[in-house]
Amino acid sequence: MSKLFRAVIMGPPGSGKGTISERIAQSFGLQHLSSGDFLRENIAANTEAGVLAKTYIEKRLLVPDHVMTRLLLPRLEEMTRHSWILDGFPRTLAQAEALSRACELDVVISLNIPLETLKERLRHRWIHPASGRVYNLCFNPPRMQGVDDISGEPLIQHEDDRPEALVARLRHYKDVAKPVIDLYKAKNILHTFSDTDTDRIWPHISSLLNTKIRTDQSSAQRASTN
Ligand SMILES: Nc1nc2c(ncn2[C@@H]2O[C@H](COP(=O)(O)OP(=O)(O)O)[C@@H](O)[C@H]2O)c(=O)[nH]1
Ligand SMILES: Nc1ccn([C@@H]2O[C@H](COP(=O)(O)OP(=O)(O)O)[C@@H](O)[C@H]2O)c(=O)n1
Repeated sequence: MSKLFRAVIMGPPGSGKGTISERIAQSFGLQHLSSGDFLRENIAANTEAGVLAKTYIEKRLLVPDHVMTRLLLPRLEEMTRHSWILDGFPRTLAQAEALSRACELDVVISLNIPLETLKERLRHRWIHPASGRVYNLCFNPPRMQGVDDISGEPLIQHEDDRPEALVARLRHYKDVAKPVIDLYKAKNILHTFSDTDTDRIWPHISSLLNTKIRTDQSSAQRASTN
């Protein structure tokens, strides 16, 4: 059996985590787990953790570490037989430490995108809340303006995506993410990509994963034949 592959993608809001995770899921067969989508599913289903998480998200706060880890780690345990990419978790050092105790990561992708680009993207971001599908009026517009391609339901914009809210969110991201990035740098698994366009970053991520996944699989095969 080939070795399972574990990846995390980090970056500020609007940096393309969801967009790139979907491409990785399609090209490399990894399961994409978005902590934001998973939180929204729990809120919609009124689970205990969902009800608790909602009180923080409504106040635009980060959900506390113990709630996030209690929610996410069991979900990851259900995926022990799959390769996955995790998007939006860990956000804090405590979450990263809890994740390290649960599994070993192969690659961490960190997206470094200029502020002006983030502002522009989020201004044009439209979301289908039920599925988490994300559109952008310039980059990947829906076939019909304001309407989800698959369900035909209306698209919405997040309050938080307003340019006024972004600077504070970005500052907060940088403060909280810095120790997480330092941890992964020290473990030698951090790969940072800086550009204004997902299409220019993608070939680099794709070739990184091609190398990593192929190398891991051939060493796992060698181990199983020895
Ligand atoms: N113009 C433009 N928009 C992009 C690009 N990459 C992603 N987007 C859009 O930017 C927004 C933010 O991307 P998303 O993947 O949701 O970022 P996340 O918040 O990090 O998960 C979405 O509306 C995407 O469709 C790009 O290269 N150019
Ligand atoms: N690890 C996480 C992930 C999401 N969240 C919360 O869930 C919200 C939505 O997450 P998201 O990943 O879809 O959104 P962004 O803030 O990245 O745009 C965040 O704004 C946080 O309030 C959190 O507290 N901790």
